[in-house]
Amino acid sequence: MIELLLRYFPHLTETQQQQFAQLQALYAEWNSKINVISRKDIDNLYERHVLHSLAIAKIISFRPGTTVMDIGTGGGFPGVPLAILFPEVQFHLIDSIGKKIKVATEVSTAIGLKNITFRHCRGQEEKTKFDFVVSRAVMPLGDLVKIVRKNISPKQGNALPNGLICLKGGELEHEILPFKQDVTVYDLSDYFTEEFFETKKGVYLPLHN
Ligand SMILES: C[S@@+](CC[C@H](N)C(=O)[O-])C[C@H]1O[C@@H](n2cnc3c(N)ncnc32)[C@H](O)[C@@H]1O
Repeated sequence: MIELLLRYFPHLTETQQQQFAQLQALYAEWNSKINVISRKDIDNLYERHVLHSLAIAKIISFRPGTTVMDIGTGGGFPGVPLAILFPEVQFHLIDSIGKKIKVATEVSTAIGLKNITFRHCRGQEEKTKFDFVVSRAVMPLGDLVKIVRKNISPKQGNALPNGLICLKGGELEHEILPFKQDVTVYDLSDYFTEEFFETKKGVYLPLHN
């Protein structure tokens, strides 16, 4: 299924291809012990979890040296696929459920990722600043903004101003209404042709303290 990733990210190095290829067996094994993705989805890992996570890379290509926090990463999405794709970017993955962050940690150690740290905590407790915060399917945008505004660094270094990038599905209109002046919504079907992405969106909101 690495072919699927190569279709959309044709410049993956040998190392990246090997790291992505190892994810199937690792997640199958860990998911049988600790449920981090729905059991029926394990066969669709590359489309529904890995490629979905990498949609963030279609929105922004993080510059080397950028720092990114993934809040509510669960088993490591979108943080683990992004850390493979951007080896010169530093990722920090947090989740309030310890056994989920254990899966993310074990998978990332097994594939030899060096640009990633983990913390078992709630977003409210994490005080470190980052250039960007990313998340998939964690909480409504308004709640997320309240928690992560404190985590956004004022020092800019990317093509987009620092802020929050979330992966979301379904009806968003209500959720983004309070941020409509600043928010950008990306249709993931503009990047990926698989049916799964028809209703999927990326939401970018620049944030400052
Ligand atoms: C639906 S899961 C999504 C997991 C992962 N992002 C994914 O897409 O597979 C939501 C995750 O957010 C975590 N979470 C919810 N509220 C949180 C908070 N305040 N701080 C940190 N993690 C939180 C939960 O523990 C859970 O693992």
